[in-house]
Amino acid sequence: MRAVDPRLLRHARAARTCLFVTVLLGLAVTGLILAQAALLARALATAALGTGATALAGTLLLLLGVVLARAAAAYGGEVAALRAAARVKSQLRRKLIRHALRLAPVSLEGQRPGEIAAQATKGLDGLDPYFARYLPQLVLSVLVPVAVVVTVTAADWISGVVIAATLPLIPLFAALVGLHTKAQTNRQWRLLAQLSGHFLDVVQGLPTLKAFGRAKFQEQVIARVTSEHRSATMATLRIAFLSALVLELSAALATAIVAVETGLRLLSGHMQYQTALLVLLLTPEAYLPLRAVAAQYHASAEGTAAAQSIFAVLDTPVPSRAVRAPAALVDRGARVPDLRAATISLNGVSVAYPGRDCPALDGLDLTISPGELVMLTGPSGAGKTTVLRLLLRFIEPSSGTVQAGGTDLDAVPVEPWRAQIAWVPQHPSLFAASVADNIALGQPGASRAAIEEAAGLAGAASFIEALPHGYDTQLEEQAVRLSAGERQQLALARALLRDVPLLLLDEPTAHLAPAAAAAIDRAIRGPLAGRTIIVATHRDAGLAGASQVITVDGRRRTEPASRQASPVATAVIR
Ligand SMILES: Nc1ncnc2c1ncn2[C@@H]1O[C@H](COP(=O)(O)OP(=O)(O)OP(=O)(O)O)[C@@H](O)[C@H]1O
Repeated sequence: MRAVDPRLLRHARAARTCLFVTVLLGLAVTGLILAQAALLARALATAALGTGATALAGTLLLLLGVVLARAAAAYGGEVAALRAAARVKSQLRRKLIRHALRLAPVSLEGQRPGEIAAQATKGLDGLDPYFARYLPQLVLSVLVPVAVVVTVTAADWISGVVIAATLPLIPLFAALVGLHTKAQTNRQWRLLAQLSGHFLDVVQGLPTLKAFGRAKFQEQVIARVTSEHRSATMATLRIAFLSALVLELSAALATAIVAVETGLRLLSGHMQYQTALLVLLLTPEAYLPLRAVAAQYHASAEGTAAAQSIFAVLDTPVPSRAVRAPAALVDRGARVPDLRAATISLNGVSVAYPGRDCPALDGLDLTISPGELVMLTGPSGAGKTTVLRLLLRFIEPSSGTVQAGGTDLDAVPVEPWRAQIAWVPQHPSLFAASVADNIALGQPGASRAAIEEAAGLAGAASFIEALPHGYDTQLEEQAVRLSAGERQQLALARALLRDVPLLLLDEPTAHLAPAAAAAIDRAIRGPLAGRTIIVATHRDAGLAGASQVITVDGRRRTEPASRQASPVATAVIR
């Protein structure tokens, strides 16, 4: 990463303010350093001439003021930088989530959730030292040496030349060490991210690993990655210590040269005492920020490496051809078709997922009138979920069109379209919140009575009431302690509560006992009748009351679909 990655300024506006404040403070601190040295030199030189304390009082008071101002600038600068860092981290996290949402669910499938979580949390926290220490030092390392060289040259050109000639050695050595550090820190960060991913996998898959007797093997994998991470960290630390040593030595040597030549000229009477003092006080200040910036570079390298991985996600383009996430489309201001009255039609729709030779859907034609109950059946991988994803507008057709009320969905804004849909996915997500809040996810502010009614319809009421705090029971992440069927019933209740015209149910009864599944079927035909419902299911037996049973098989070309109004229409969709 460059000293200030332009992507940081582009992705996090707070970083610009921080940079501006840092430069301002840098200028102030540079001025104070020069003033402090000048006042100290004057005070010492005056005192050496035997001047009384009262005559020195003014200079000493000024000096005290400068020292206090320097301390205040350092304190204020760090506080402001830490605040800015917190804002930058929050902006980057929000941007990461927003972008991940735009990429999801298709383009993010290659990313490991553990790695993204590590980047967005611990990784970004590494930006604190970057903003609070590295950036201010970087600014000082440009301003102070220049100011010192100019001031010293004005006072004594020989010392000015010595400092100007030796100063470049520090950044030169730092750059040489830095070249090596960069690769090392990137490796260290990559290993840490890998480690987080492995941990997440292992923790999530513990029962499976135990059942298949692979827990020990995973322990070994984690031990190996941990050990690689340890040696990468040690290698980075070794470089950090080595670089500190090299820089300290060069700075000490350069200061010693100035001290010797100044001392000799002072002894031979070719230099004034006050000038010599000024030169001697200012010389170390020229090297100090350069040494400090090199040290801070190591401290902040982890944060910048994490930021780079986040930029990699942020710079992943939203897929544009085969599978486009429509949230990225420009809202062209089209009217949003009212799904209570609009007919949905898929006209010759094909979907090809990236990296797949075979299309998931190939020339699908389908018409769904408002209030219909449509059943999509077919073998695993036939493309049933893909049809639902199209309607949810997580993906776009590679060819063909999806329309509602004659309007191409391409031209319809995504959010109001989705506001008319409730969805039960195959693997519903439940969140670490109360049961009631999980059910009310799609209908915020729903009354407790409405929540209980939806739970009753989904067949979830009895198990919820048996929980320790009923509807107020707090679920843990993904509600891991609930059975698969209970999780599914909660997701169903969530969808049923949402008062919308289109319900998309993906294997809604897959984990349910026959009696519970029959209750769902009854709800679909009873209280939900009137809404348009599309159910993707493996079940061969047609859902009683379904107006269309569509057998989807994206991989097989068959005769075009046929559809009858009543009784149940059965079609094989290619
Ligand atoms: N994000 C993706 N990237 C690549 N291929 C995908 C992706 N999602 C689905 N597929 C592929 O598309 C095909 C259709 O998948 P889909 O999930 O729609 O099938 P399905 O009929 O719902 O299957 P099941 O009944 O097992 O849920 C499958 O071959 C699947 O592997």
